[in-house]
Amino acid sequence: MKTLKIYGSTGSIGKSCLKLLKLKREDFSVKLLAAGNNIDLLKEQIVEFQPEFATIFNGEKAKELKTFLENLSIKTSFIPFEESFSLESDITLSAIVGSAGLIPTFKSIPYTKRLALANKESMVLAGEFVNSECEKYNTELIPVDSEHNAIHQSLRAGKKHEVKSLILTASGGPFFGKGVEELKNVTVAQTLNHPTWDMGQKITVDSATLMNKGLEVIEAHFLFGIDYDKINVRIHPQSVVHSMVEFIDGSIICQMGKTDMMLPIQYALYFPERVHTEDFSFDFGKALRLDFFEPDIETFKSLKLAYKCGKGDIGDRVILNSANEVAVNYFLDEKIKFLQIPEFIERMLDKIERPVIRTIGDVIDFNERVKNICIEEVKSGNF
Ligand SMILES: NC(=O)C1=CN([C@@H]2O[C@H](COP(=O)(O)OP(=O)(O)OC[C@H]3O[C@@H](n4cnc5c(N)ncnc54)[C@H](OP(=O)(O)O)[C@@H]3O)[C@@H](O)[C@H]2O)C=CC1
Ligand SMILES: CC(=O)[C@@H](O)[C@H](O)COP(=O)(O)O
Ligand SMILES: [Mn+2]
Repeated sequence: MKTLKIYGSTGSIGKSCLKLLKLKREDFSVKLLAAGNNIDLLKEQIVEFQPEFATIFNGEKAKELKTFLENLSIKTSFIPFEESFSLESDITLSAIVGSAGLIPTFKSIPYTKRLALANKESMVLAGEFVNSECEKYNTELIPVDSEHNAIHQSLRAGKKHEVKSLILTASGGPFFGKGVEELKNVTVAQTLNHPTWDMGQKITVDSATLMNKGLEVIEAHFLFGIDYDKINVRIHPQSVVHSMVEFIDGSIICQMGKTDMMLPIQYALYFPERVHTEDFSFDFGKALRLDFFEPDIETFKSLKLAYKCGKGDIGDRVILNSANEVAVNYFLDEKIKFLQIPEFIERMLDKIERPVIRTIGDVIDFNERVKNICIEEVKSGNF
């Protein structure tokens, strides 16, 4: 039985992971459940999964959780959020959304044998530091993000020096094929209507702007050590092929399957074994088309910006990621429009000076500063 810590247990990925654990209860013992704000759901999860420890980021709710656990006749103990990083485990699932995931991800690395990584923003902000920390502590990094998980699986068919390119597939989101005029007044509800995946709000907006694919290009660069010029994106509206590896002999190996995140989570938890937990068979009964198109990076500028920042310095990546995070929140609050998201990121990339970044602490400090500058920019009415 392996021990598992879950950061972001109350989110879309966290819930899929817990659903998976229920299928084979004997395989994992839950060491930690960690949430952000949703204490009601966390309490339900605690009662059902009886983890050794539980925590919540929100300070007020942490007090409530502590009292709740003291009065509960199960073994779960409260642990302050920051102290939970040094709890030892076989596997840590990093599934907090956004840059808030960086500290728990990074600080858990010395204490876990495997990092199952869904929080792509950690790699965008600090891929080089996450990699060197994993190397230092001999921690295995297995991607959960479906494209990177597909590439991890496909790479088992060859060696790194035999790779010609990586092909990341993108659904295209709800606005695939639309032009600037049609995008000007799209609503939040239309943007959250993802055609193929059911996910949290932030990543769903990122899918619609193609920033999700931009963040994934950077994530792929750091996870697999492949140059940006060899990482391509193809719009694949069916979301059946989850990504591909092109080898130097001309062969292309891909991974296909249902659009259900339980599958890549299962792979990341059980690797290198493959197990049967429930019937995830793909339905070949229906007619199957597989289309692949070039992305329109002039209309969906975020993808173009991400390649540029990926090829730039770490400071560029921090601004890209955090300006996007702030802009997405303002879009969800209907304070800015859809097309203003990439405009805002571009403006912040022009405006904010990059400091010298040498340590993970420098990344964390700069990230906080960028967020504050971005929030001020919107509040000041300049945008
Ligand atoms: N959803 C998906 O299918 C996929 C997601 N990913 C990546 O996985 C990550 C999670 O995405 P998703 O599950 O969709 O996101 P959700 O919005 O559904 O869930 C986010 C989780 O993060 C927690 N959280 C938010 N802020 C904080 C904070 N400051 N401190 C601690 N916890 C916090 C939330 O807690 P609470 O709800 O309690 O406030 C929640 O548990 C993202 O990086 C995303 O890009 C990658 C591939 C697919
Ligand atoms: C499931 C997953 O990994 C998401 O990142 C998904 O790929 C998002 O869909 P898009 O392909 O539309 O960005
Ligand atoms: Mn993905």
